[in-house]
Amino acid sequence: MKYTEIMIRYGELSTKGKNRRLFISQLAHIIKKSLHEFEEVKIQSDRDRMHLILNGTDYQEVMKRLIPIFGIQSFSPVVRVEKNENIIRQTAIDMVKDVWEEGKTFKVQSRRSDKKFVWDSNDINREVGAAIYEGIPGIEVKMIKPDIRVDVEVRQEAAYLSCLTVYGAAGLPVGSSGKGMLMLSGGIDSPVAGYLALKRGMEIEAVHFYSPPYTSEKALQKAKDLTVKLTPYVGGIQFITVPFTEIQEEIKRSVPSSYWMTITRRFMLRLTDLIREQRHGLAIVNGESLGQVASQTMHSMLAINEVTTTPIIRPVITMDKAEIIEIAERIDTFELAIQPFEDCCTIFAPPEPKTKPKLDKVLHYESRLEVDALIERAMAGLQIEEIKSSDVFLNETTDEMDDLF
Ligand SMILES: Nc1ncnc2c1ncn2[C@@H]1O[C@H](COP(=O)(O)OP(=O)(O)OP(=O)(O)O)[C@@H](O)[C@H]1O
Repeated sequence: MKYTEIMIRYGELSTKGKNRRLFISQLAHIIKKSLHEFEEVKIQSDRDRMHLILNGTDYQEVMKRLIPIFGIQSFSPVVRVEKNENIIRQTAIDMVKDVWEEGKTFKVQSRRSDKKFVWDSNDINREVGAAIYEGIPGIEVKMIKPDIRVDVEVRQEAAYLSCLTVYGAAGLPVGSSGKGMLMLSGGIDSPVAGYLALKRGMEIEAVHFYSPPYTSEKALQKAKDLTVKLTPYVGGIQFITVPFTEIQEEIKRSVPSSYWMTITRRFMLRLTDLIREQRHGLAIVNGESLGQVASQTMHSMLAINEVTTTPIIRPVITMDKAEIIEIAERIDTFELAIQPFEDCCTIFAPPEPKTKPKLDKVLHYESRLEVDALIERAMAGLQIEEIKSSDVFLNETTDEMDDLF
């Protein structure tokens, strides 16, 4: 079938009152970015719908790109034809033939905004329905819950027909809720947290703490590959690598092991907050889940959180591990996340971390460290790169290594 456009129905946008125009233009911006190779496709948006005029581009390729985009409730490939009864009839038959299989039922549902058109909406239903019934032997009509619903809309400029509706990713367009810094480890939880933040319209930048030579290049590549998995929702993501070796060594040297974890996390949070400030973010996102490990008890969170008043968004805080894994599998980050490359926290994990750290002790131990100087040096070593959907990190090096041997 030669579809001429794709019609997009907005998700929650419809209820957002005066922000609506902003949300629609953000959605158009994201769609444009994600379709950048399809130069012929033109975007037209109005209050209720968005139209992607295909100008000959393959509709299936375009539809694949729309599936992960947040802010879309559903979309349909549509054919625009002249307002001629025979052309409308024939187009409807061809379109249904394309998707019909033995046993599938149909119904026609129409709207007519051009009141001068020869058929009113009842006529359209009857005439087009009869044409399909006669044109496709064996097809049955079903008024309630048909398998195929043929939508016919007759407007001033043309008639539009469609018979396929694909559900979109829902949520809000990325960027419409501002920007947050995602603390991204190489684990299961933080990529899921990032995905959920994106779903509610937050643009994210990934911040990763890295402690060479204790953590390998592969741990860093794994974090970057996890970031690649989040790009279909947004396009490119800025990935910020923070050198963390000196801070971890200093903590290990000067602080009793039961407080390593709390103080390490406080440094991570301070640094992420400074990066956020520099890069005009509004919040921090992490993958903490209540009670999962020592750093994720309420007592620990209180002691760690004390370094900032910036909102910390914890999208998976109340989820069980199985629930987080279910999302990780759906967004295809799980297999990668369970690859066994050591993270900086695993390497410096104390034998018995405090689950109820005391703030006065934390402050006392921290006073043994040159906090400001350590932070300043880490900030001076930040590396920032854009991660794109076509990037591959782990496999690429593995292949290069294979070539060497
Ligand atoms: N190396 C790191 N770089 C950036 N953020 C980190 C790093 N390590 C931990 N974090 C942040 O702290 C959160 C808690 O980390 P922790 O390792 O305690 O728990 P986790 O539940 O295993 O998380 P994850 O599965 O995301 O690694 C992570 O979800 C992440 O947001």
